[in-house]
This record gives sequence, structure tokens and C-alpha cells, in this order.
Amino acid sequence: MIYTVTFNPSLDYIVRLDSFTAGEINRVNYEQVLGGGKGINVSIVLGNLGHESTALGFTAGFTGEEIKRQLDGFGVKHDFVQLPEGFTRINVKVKADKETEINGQGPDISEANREELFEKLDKLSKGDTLVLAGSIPKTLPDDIYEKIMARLEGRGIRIIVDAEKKLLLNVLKYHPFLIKPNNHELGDMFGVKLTTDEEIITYAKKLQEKGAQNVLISMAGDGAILLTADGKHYKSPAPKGKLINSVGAGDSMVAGFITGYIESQGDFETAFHMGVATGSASAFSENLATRPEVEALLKTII
Ligand SMILES: Nc1ncnc2c1ncn2[C@@H]1O[C@H](COP(=O)(O)OP(=O)(O)OP(=O)(O)O)[C@@H](O)[C@H]1O
Ligand SMILES: O=P(O)(O)OC[C@@]1(O)O[C@H](CO)[C@@H](O)[C@@H]1O
Repeated sequence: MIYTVTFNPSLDYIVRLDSFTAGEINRVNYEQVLGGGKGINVSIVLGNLGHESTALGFTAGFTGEEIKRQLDGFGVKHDFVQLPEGFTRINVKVKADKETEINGQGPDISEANREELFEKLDKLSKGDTLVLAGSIPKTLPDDIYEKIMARLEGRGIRIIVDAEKKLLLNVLKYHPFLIKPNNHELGDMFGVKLTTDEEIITYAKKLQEKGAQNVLISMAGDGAILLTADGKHYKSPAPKGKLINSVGAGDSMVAGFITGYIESQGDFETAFHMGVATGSASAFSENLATRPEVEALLKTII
């Protein structure tokens, strides 16, 4: 069984404008409200690709209800800890000549709420896959990722982590099966700007030295690089197409990778290509990738 955890889900309010000027009234010419947050996006795309998962995490208020309603519409199972107060954040994604994102901070989460999530995670068993993804609201301790990994250590659960900086660096000692920073996040972790593939591979190896098993570096329109635990690396260009909405492209890549890995019974190259094609299929669409869209792009890169 696959589980995703989104510590800080969001209702993404995506707007398009011909131009955007800070400090003035700007009128949009397109708007959409999508339930999101990284783990939730992974669950939605897994569902689109034909794999069942359960979305876990914390939801609150009317925005949390809307996310659950949308997940029900997609047929995605969910079992969130319901917070008694506050509301799940609204993240604003402004698409004009440049892309601007305003991500909310998220509701308060008490120790008792946290314990409720831990109890749900205690039910996972050998062979399960767990995706831990995204930022955390300010009331969660920044060792929450570590605490979960420590609690599940030695249980035979395949853990995938998609988070930034300290949240990611601190879990490497628990040997996550896969991590997926993008090239900018990889550079930020070491305080460097990475430009060439060689530099990216060098720094991705440093994450393996710190404990990560497999490292998938996404590079938006430049494709991706995968370093596997057995010392191999793979590089793929991104499929060609028109960028429409990159929100969730990285999460889609994670869902595609899991799908390829499961369907090929553990072949990393298949998983990698499926990940790249799924990321791009989402980037080329208003909504998250569907299976026919992914399969059409897959043919162009293998
Ligand atoms: N402009 C693009 N053209 C083609 N493919 C793209 C483009 N942007 C993203 N992708 C695909 O999606 C994958 C993941 O994208 P990206 O590196 O932007 O992830 P990310 O930074 O984690 O994204 P996000 O946080 O928005 O989900 C890329 O490796 C690529 O396959
Ligand atoms: O603030 P975080 O948790 O880092 O990112 C949240 C977020 O930007 O990630 C998803 C895209 O990857 C969106 O659905 C969501 O708004």
C-alpha cells in the first residue's frame, strides 16, 4: 500500500494575468482552485496512473473540507487528522510574465494532533511505500520528518522524501529510499550554484554519502538526473512541449517514479523515465498528468 503525508496541505488558487504589477489592482483572466500540497498531488497523480494510495496529514476548516471533496471526486482515499481550529492554507500562484507564488503558513498543530498522525503511521507494514512531502506549518517542530523516520526505522517501509534544506538533510541518516530535490534546492543545501551536470552529480553524491539511497534531481525544462544506490547514474532530457502549469510537476515526477518502479518490479531506469514523463505531462497541462498524456510523452524519451 502507498501512503502520502502532506503536513501542510493547501488549496491552490491559480490565476493568470496578461501582466502583474505589485502595488496596483490586477485583474485576472483565468482562475482555478485546486486541492494541493505535495503529498496530495502525489496521491492524485498515482490515482490517475492507476495506483491506489491513502493521503494522510492535517486538514482544517472550510479549505480542508474542499480538499477532501476534491480527493473524493478523484477517488483518492484519505485519512487526515482533523484539526479543531483554523483553516488549511490557501496558496496563491500568479502566472503572468513571471510566476509568483504566495504560500500560506498553515494552521496550528498540537502535540496531541501530531500523536494522532503517528498512530496512523504505526499501522504501516513491511513493503508499504510512504511519501513524506512539503513544508511544515510553523507550529510543527522542524524534526518532525526525522521523528517519523526514526519511529518507522527497521520496519521494511520504503520512504520517499521531498522536502527542502534542513528538513531533508536531517533525515538522510535514516537512509530514505529516494529523495527528490530540484537542482536549485540541491545547490542551496551546500550554499553553491550548480550549472553543469558534473557539478549536479558531484553534489547529489554528497547526499548519498550522508545516507540517501537513490537521489533524483529534477531540473524543470532541462529534465532530470538519477543516482542509484548501486553507483549508477541516468540522465534524461525533458520531453518537448508547451509549459502550461508547472505547479505539481515535481510531485507528479515522484508519482511517476513510484508507478514505474512498482510496474517494472524495481527497474530504476523504467521508474526514472516514467518519472520524467509524468512531471512533464503535468507541466504541459492545466491539471495534473493523466495516464494517456504520460504514455504519449514516454514514447519520446525512451
Ligand atoms: N518547462 C518544462 N518542460 C518540460 N518538462 C518540465 C518542465 N518543467 C518541469 N518539467 C518536468 O517535471 C519535472 C519536475 O520539475 P521541476 O524540476 O520543476 O520540479 P520541482 O521544482 O519539484 O517542481 P514543483 O515544486 O513545482 O512541483 C522535470 O524533471 C521535468 O521532467
Ligand atoms: O509550501 P510547500 O509545502 O513547500 O509547497 C506547497 C506547494 O507549492 O507545493 C505544491 C506543488 O509542488 C502545491 O500544490 C503547493 O501549493
